This record gives sequence, C-alpha cells and structure tokens, in this order.
Amino acid sequence: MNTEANLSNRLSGDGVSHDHVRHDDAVAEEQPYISRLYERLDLLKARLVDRLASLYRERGGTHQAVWDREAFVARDVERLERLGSVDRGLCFGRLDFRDGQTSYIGRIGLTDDDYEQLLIDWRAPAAEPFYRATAAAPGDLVRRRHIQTKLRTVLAVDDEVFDLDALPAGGQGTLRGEAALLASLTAHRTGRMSDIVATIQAEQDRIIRSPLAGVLVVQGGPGTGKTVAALHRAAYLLYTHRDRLSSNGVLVVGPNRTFLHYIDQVLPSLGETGVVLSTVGELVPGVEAVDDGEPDAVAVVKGDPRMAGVVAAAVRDRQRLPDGPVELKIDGLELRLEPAAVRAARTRARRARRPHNVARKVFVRELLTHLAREQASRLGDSVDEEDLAEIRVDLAGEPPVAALLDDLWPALTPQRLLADLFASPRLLDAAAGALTEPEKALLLRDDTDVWTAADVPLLDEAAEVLGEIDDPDEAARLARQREQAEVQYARDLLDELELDVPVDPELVAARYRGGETRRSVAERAGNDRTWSFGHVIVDEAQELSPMAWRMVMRRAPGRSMTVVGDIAQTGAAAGARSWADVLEPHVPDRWRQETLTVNYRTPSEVMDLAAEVLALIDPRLKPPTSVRSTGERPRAVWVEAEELLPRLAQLVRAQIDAVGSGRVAVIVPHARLDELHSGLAGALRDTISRVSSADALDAPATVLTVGQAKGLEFDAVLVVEPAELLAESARGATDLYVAVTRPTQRLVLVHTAPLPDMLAAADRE
Ligand SMILES: Nc1ncnc2c1ncn2[C@@H]1O[C@H](COP(=O)(O)OP(=O)(O)OP(=O)(O)O)[C@@H](O)[C@H]1O
Repeated sequence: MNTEANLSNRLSGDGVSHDHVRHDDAVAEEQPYISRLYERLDLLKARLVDRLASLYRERGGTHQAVWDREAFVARDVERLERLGSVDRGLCFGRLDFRDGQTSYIGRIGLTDDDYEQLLIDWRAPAAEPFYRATAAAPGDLVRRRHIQTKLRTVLAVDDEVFDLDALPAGGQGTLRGEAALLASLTAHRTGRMSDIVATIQAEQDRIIRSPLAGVLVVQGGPGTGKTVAALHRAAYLLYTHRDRLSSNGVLVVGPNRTFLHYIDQVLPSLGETGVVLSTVGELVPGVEAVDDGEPDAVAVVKGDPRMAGVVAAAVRDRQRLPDGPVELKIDGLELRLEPAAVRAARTRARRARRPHNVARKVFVRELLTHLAREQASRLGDSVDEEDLAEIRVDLAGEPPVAALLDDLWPALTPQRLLADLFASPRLLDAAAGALTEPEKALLLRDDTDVWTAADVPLLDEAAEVLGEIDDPDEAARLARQREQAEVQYARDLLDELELDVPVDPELVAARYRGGETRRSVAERAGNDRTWSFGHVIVDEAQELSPMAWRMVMRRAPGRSMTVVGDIAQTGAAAGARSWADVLEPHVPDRWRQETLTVNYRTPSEVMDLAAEVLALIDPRLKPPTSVRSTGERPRAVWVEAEELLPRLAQLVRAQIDAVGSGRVAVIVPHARLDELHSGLAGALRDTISRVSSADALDAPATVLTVGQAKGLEFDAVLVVEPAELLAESARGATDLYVAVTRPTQRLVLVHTAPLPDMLAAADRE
C-alpha cells in the first residue's frame, strides 16, 4: 500500500463523504487575509514596543505609581514575548459554516481595533470543530481548510468538504487530503520537536482538552504523540485556566536533559514560556545528580517505597540519648546531665510534631532550661523566667554545650543525613530495619557528596522530614543571591527588548526590589523545592520509581496531573509495571486513562518488526497502527566482530548521506558506548556526536544508549548488537522495543552475534 493510501485509510476510515478538492485559486484567495493578519501582528508588536519605551522613560512618582508601572511593564513584556513567538504558521486553518460565516484558526487570537475577531486561538472552544468535526458529525461545518504557509506566504490549501451543496459556486476544486499532516510526518527531523497545532488529530484533541482536575493517564505505544499531545495540553490548560495556573505554574518532568532540550521549543512556539522543564534528578534545587549508570540493583533499593520509612527512621536515629551521664565543665563549675533529662527534652520536642530542624528549637530550649536550672541550683541562686532566659543564652554560647546539642539533636541538611547514613553500617542497621542485609549492603558507599538520580527522591524525602535549618547567615546569603538575580534579570530583559533608550539595569532592578512577584513564576518555582505547581505533566512516566512518585506528588498537592507513558517501554529496573500500581497509593479512584492508538512516527514496515518484539514483552499488548508506510523494510547487516567499527562507520556514513539534512541515531549497548563513540568519531569526525555533549542533537548523527534515546526520534536508526542490548536490559525486551521504534524512515540492525529470533523478519545482508 502506498503512503498516501495508507494515510488516508488510517485517518479517514469512517467512510467520510467529504470530497478532497484542489484549486490553485484558493491559494491566491487566502493570501490577502493572511497578509492582513501579519500586518495586525506587526502593528500590535510595534505598539507594545512604543509603550514599553515610554514606560521605561518615566521615573519617580508615588510608590503606587511605580508599582503600577512595573505591573504594566511585566504584562507588556509577556505579551511581546507571546506575539514574537507565533510568527511561523500564525494562521493554519479556516472553518466555513452553513450560515455563510467563516472563521480563521491560528496560534493566538487576534482582534481588530473594533474588537472584530480576526483570528481564533486554537485552544478556544470556537476552534474545536477544526480538530473534531467528522463527516458523521460535521455540526454546522461545511468545509474545513488547512492552510500551509512558509514565512508569510500561503503555499497550499487542503480542504475537507462536508457539504458540497452548501458551498458557494466555484468553491469545489480538487484537493488532496491530510496534506499538511503528511508533509509534517515525512519531513526530515531537525533534532528538535515541532508543534503539531495545525494537524492535531481527534483522539489527541480529546486528551488536550480534557478537564484540568484529577490525574489523566495517557497510555500509548511508541510514536502515538503522547509527548506532543501532553505539551499541547499544557498550552491549552494555561490558556483556559490562566487565572489559576499563571500564578502556580506548570511543571513538565522528562527523563533526561537531552529529551528536555529536544522538546523545549514546543511550548514557546505556542506562545507559552512560563513552564518549568525538569528531570527527576533536578527536582531538588541545589543538587546536581550525575548520570553515572548506577547499578540497577542499587537504584531498585533506593526507589523502593520502604525507603520512606528508612529516611524517617534515620532522622529519628539522629535524635540521640547519651549512653550515660554527661559531665560538662562551664566556668569552672561541673554540671551533670542525666540521660533522663535528655529523654524528657527529646519527648517534648518530638511531641511538637514538627520537622527535625524546626523541632530542634524545642529540644534546645528544653535542654538549656534544664542546664540553667541545674547551674543556678548548684550556685544556690533562685531564678525567675527572665534570669533563665539570660542563662540559656550564655549557656548556648559555651562550646561544650553547643557541641553536646549538635551531638544529641544536630541541625541536618538532607545531604548530610544521607551521606552519613550511606557511609555507616551502624546507622544503616539502626534505620533500615525494613531492608534485608543484602539490600543494606547495596546502599553502603564512601562518604561523598556525589548524588545520582535515584538519590534525589531520597534527598527530597529527607528535606520533608528535616525541614529548613533556621540559620541567619544562610538567610542573608539567599537575600544577596536574590538581589544579584534581580539585576541579572533586569539586564536580560533590557537586552531582549532592544529598546533604543538608555536604561540602567541597576535602576530597573532597584525598582523591582522587594518585589519578589516580579520574577517570573517559572523562575521562582524552579528554585523552590516546596513550590506547589498548578499542574504537573510527567513524561516517560513509566520510568519513575515509587520514591520518585512520592517526590513528584509533593509538587502537585492539588493532584492535577497528566501522566504520559507506555508500560511496554519501561526500561528502569525500579519503573512501573502498571498504572494502577503507580497511582492507587496516591490518588485512589481519582485517575482516568486515555489511550492513543495511531503511530505517527514509525512506518508500518518497521512497526511490523517491532510488533514481534512487543509480543515477547506481553503477547496481550497491541502495537499502535502506523499511519504511513515507506516501502523500505528493516535490514539486518551481519559483520565480522573485528570488522564492526569500519563497517559501522560505512553504514552510518551511508545513512547520513541518505537522510540529507535529517538526523541519524546509532543506538549501542551501554557497555560499548565509549568504545563505539570514539571509534566512530575518529572515522566520521564532526558529523558524529554523543548525547552527553550540549549540541548532541544538532550533529547529523548521534551515538547513544537506549536510555538516552527514550522519547527521541531520528530519520534513520542503526541498532548495534541487538542481542547484547537484550542481554544487558533490566526489563527483557523493552529496551529493544524502544530502540527499534525510534526511526521515522529507516531501521538497520548491525550485528556480529546471531540476531535474536524476534528480529528474524528483517531483510538479511
Ligand atoms: N497530529 C500530529 N500531527 C503531526 N505530527 C504528529 C502528530 N501527532 C504526533 N506527531 C508526530 O509524531 C512523532 C511522535 O510523537 P511523540 O514523540 O509525541 O510520541 P510518543 O507517543 O511520545 O512516543 P514515544 O513513546 O516513543 O516517546 C513526533 O514527531 C510528533 O511530532
């Protein structure tokens, strides 16, 4: 079946009675309106720049006047950013209704000076028919027109006519269906995900416009548009619930930095910049997790829900009792502290039911009061409350007392708690009663400040149980840091605006001072571990461990979430086996699931092979249906072990040549990453990168592991040593399934060892 027929069958299998018609006049017909929209856009931008320039020229006035002015500036800057981001494909659709009315659909809404609607935002209810109308249920629609533009010029129009008779005479030419979708699906990949606002399909639209409340799970096979639909959902929710979400923000959690880089253009291209993108390993500000390939067995223990109890017990364990009486020498006077007195102070502090560092104040006060009384009675003094307060202050300044307090109830950072715990068999024994001896042994390591992604949820858990340390020096440091950030923000903002007016960034920053609200929500949220987001999107959600889920749930106390993933692609040893397992502990009965079934990425030839792999993961699972075919079957190339590198270099070179400006991936077993990357880099020089480099996805070809390829896509993919991939995978065939479903055009399997049986259908060379 050829590509077009395939596409048409898949998308229009509902017996649509529409006639696809084309007439070049339609292109000419649309150009004036599209030009008018761009003129309007330019005018609005020019007005905003003028207003900002005059706002910056103004100085002084009452505090209120300054405040108001800054509010205008912030709002106008945001508007300008939004208008600046929608130039490409500003308008992409037109709806013609039975009553003769016409609407144009675009990236944003535009009105003229008389508030006449010129363009409808794709997220507005009035735009829904553009995505949802079918021949069976056209509503009042007679025609849906896709308009393809390049820069500001109309290139093509693509009509679906629901009611030929209702169209005015002359409007019934010949057009090809789904041209816009086909063009976008077959385009070369650029290393960055694009938005799909012009071609969103009905099953995706349902997900995008699903209500804000509760947890929506989007399950779907590879390439079904889960990621892209979730990002459009973020844009839709921000538009529809701006009042609620603009102050709390939206968080998108992705599997790794490369993936976030891959998707980070999508929301700005939809005019939304206020979203925080983060990996699990970055969710605790101030901690940089290393991607050091922690052994699966260790990650499994760290991700186990029993670790919550271990962290809580580790904290309690640091609230110590001395083994016997403690002698303290203060100003030549011997004071004796009995364990019973410490126990009493500890009980009072624990009863406060506050986090450890907060409850420390109670403990310190209780113990110092006890010592103060002891001291006074030894001196034969009688003391009142005021005297006690003074003596407490004096005692707290005594080094032996301070050392004792630090020993019995230390102020702890999450890092200190975990570094001490993992470095001490004694502390582990005391806290990790719920773990087996081998599990405890897996956690042991040297005292170090290096953290892995699996440690981050534990640090977050510890931060919850510990609470903030009340340290005035730390508060002053944070205030300084904030001031510097404000000046930098002002500088960036002025650079961005390119105003022809001299404006001093210090002055702008000084105006902001005290105005924490001036920093964007995304900036504030990204630096605050305890921030409550209005909505949280978790992508590749199947990879999160139970401890990671506890952390992510803390970021969404309102439990408004979109959880996106594919259980069949779970690679992490501590990842999910079912959505119910993941969600029932947190939102019993408050989650709903939607399933996507059409694969927009992988051609059917490749998907047929992937289906064999999927059958091994779980024979009950159904692969998504590919929307197109290419006529190119997957190939398997056997090479001698000694010849692997030179042959692979040749094969990669051939694919780079074949994809032109597109992208090639070389997916390799973890154990061979370094060797194959340096070998290929030697042979192919600057055409090849590895994914750890900043510009990884900009190079024509990239060498990466399956974990790093998760969520990404490439024109051509070479999978090296599939049998080895299978052997080193924590979850059987799931890694192989992910690897073979990355290409948009071609798949080549390169092997020295025999090919796993499930790949037998590939053409052999
Ligand atoms: N309606 C659409 N119009 C145009 N392109 C689309 C559409 N839906 C999906 N795509 C494209 O299909 C590709 C796959 O989408 P996406 O990466 O979101 O899939 P996924 O389900 O997250 O895949 P995986 O599970 O493999 O990570 C992307 O290039 C995306 O732009």
